[in-house]
Amino acid sequence: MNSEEGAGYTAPITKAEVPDDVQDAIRTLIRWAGDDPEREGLLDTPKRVARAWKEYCQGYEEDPSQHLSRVFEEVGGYDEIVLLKDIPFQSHCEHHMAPIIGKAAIAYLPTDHVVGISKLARVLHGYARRLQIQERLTAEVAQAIWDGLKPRGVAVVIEASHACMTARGVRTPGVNMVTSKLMGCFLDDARSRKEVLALMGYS
Ligand SMILES: Nc1nc2c(ncn2[C@@H]2O[C@H](COP(=O)(O)OP(=O)(O)OP(=O)(O)O)[C@@H](O)[C@H]2O)c(=O)[nH]1
Ligand SMILES: [Zn+2]
Repeated sequence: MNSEEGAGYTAPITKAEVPDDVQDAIRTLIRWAGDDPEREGLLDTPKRVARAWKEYCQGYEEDPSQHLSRVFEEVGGYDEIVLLKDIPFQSHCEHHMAPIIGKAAIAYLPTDHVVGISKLARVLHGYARRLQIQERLTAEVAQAIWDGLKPRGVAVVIEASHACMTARGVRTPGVNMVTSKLMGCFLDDARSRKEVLALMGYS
C-alpha cells in the first residue's frame, strides 16, 4: 500500500459542487430519520454527506484494469508466486450502503513479466470504492489481474466485516465473511492451490 494513501484513499474531494437535488435527498433522509435538517448542526450535513459518498464511490471514475498496463520484464528468471497480503480496504454494500471493512490477499504466478506491487492494491481499491457485494469484488479483482497480466494463476482472498450485519439487522459483531476466487493453476492444480493458500496464511 502506498503510505501516502492510508487505506487506498487519495485526497478527499472537499470542494466538489453538490447539486441541489442531491442535497434535498439527504435533507429528506434526515427528516425521515427523525431530525430537523434546518437545525444549525445539520445545515451543512447534506453537502458533507454527498461529498463523502463521491469519495466512497470514486472507483466509478476509473477503469481499475488500467493500473496493470505497465509491466516489468526484467525479473531475473523469477517464476514463483507473487503475493500481496493484508491489504486493507473499505467498500460499501450495495444492499444497505453500509461499510464493508476488511483486508485482501492477492497473488499471481507470473509468466515472463510482473507488475508493480502497488498496482495490485490500486486494482482492489478501484473496485472496492463502488457499491459492492464481497463476492463480486473478489471476482472482479481476480478477473482484472487474469486479463491484464495473463499469468499462470491468480488467487484473491478477501476477509471483511459488514456493518449491515454488525450495526443493524442481525447485529452480530465479530463476524468476518471470507471469499476466494482462484483461477488458472491455483484452480486446477491442488499443489499450487495449497501453496498459495499457505502463503496467504489460510492453511
Ligand atoms: N452474499 C452477500 N450478502 C451480503 C453482502 N453484503 C450484505 N449482504 C446481505 O444481503 C442481505 C440482504 O437481505 P434482505 O433480506 O434483502 O435485506 P434485509 O431485510 O435488510 O436483511 P437483514 O440484513 O437480514 O436485516 C443480508 O442478508 C445482508 O447480510 C455481501 O457482500 N454478500
Ligand atoms: Zn449490507
